[in-house]
Amino acid sequence: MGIRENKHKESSKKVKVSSSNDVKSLAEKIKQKALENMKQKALETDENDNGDEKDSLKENQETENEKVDNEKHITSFQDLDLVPELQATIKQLNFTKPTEIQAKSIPAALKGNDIIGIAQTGSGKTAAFAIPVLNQLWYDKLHNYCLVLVPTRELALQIQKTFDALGLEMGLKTCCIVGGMNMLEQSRELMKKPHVIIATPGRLMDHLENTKGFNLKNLKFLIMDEADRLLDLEFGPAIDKILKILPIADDTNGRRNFLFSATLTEKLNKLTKVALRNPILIKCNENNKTVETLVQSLIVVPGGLKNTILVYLLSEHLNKSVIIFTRTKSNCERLNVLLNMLDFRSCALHGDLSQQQRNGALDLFKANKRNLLIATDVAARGLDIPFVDMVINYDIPIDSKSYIHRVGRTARAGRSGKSISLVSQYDLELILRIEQVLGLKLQKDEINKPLVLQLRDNVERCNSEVIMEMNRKSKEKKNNKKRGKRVSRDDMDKGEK
Ligand SMILES: Nc1ncnc2c1ncn2[C@@H]1O[C@H](COP(=O)(O)OP(=O)(O)OP(=O)(O)O)[C@@H](O)[C@H]1O
Repeated sequence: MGIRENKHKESSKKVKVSSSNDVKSLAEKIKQKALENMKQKALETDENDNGDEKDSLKENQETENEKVDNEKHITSFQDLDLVPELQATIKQLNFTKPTEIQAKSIPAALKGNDIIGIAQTGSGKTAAFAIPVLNQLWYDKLHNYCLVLVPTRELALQIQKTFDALGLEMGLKTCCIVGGMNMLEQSRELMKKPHVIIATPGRLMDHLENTKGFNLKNLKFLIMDEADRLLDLEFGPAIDKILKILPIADDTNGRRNFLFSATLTEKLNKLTKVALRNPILIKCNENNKTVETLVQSLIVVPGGLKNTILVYLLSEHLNKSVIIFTRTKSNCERLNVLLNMLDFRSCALHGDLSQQQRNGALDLFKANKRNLLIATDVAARGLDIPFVDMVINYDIPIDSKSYIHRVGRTARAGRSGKSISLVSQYDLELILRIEQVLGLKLQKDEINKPLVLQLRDNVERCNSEVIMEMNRKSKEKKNNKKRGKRVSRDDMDKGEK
């Protein structure tokens, strides 16, 4: 019996709970305590990533960036020494000119350098790492040649599509190795000797340990997209095991490494485990900054009006394509049921759904069969859905990085976009922190109070019905669990509450 259970026993002895009101207030206290702990952790993370650590890569950045900047500035993909098959697919994708991160990082990568790339959300980082890999693959023609590690399943599937599109004229074989999908089918795909493997760490580890004949001895490129997220604690054990198995990155023709993100820390202590070789740090904007085409605002939400204000906002932006982020899976599920009850076209995306349900929700949203996607942070990073008009933070994220990635789902590739954050009395400290990291003040939107008050009774009545229905379902689920339903390591998405 662990210490945690004894502590639990002590606390239940101390607090004598006599009435249902006491239960409610105790539950509220526990929730607030958990939120405070998460905020504290987020503040430490922010401080650590934005502190001035002496051994950061800054020195390297000035020299290398100067070197990169002094290069003849690439203004067209024709300026790059790429094989014709790649030039052809770049043209088919209507990539008329390289984005800034591509113009700076591709020449450096073609020269054989390791790359640390920091650029805003929606700025083309995927093609920035895929193009140099595919160009070199054309000459090397090896299987299990490139491994792309990403933190979420949906991002892995999306990056596979980008590689497939760019590699169309090269006979490229890719394989996506993520949790929640059939292990046996994936083993069969791996036996077909793909050139590029896109994977989430947990499931990749499962295959490295259990799939006969699968290894990464040939690996020439390791890519970590959303690298700062992959280097977070939750992924630590799997990432460490994978890095130990990979061929070492030595100065001969060893493994090359590309790390990309919009919020990448430059702290050596986090990056050294990747064994980068004199990486070139390419920063296309100050770290942790959002794009200029994004209009960001907040609404201060009086107690008990958050659901109503959300409904009011969605009514004001009817038929707009909107992603609504929640902090927890239960809020995600509850809002989805509530909004459908109020005749909105929404779907939910979170880690408790099967991978099939998650892919289905994303497909419905991408096909605009649902114009509202309600999601936890499993959808915060990397997802590239070109026409998202607006992002709403129903719950404020507990750290500024999550905020940057969430609002980065709109205003992509130079398009404009809008984000609105619903700020309750508990969130003021978080919002101040986010404004400090962004270096800007979020404008405050006013609401039509009489209209909101008109909506409130109906919204809250529906919400109570939804909560009762969800409580019934969760009791059912608990009974299922008692009958032995096991959740495996890769069934859970990291960082979801
Ligand atoms: N050179 C280009 N010209 C036009 N569009 C491009 C170019 N490069 C990429 N794109 C498009 O820009 C969009 C965003 O690209 P991508 O998803 O790679 O951005 P990102 O920087 O990885 O974003 P995030 O930080 O959110 O992961 C995609 O739709 C992609 O097809």
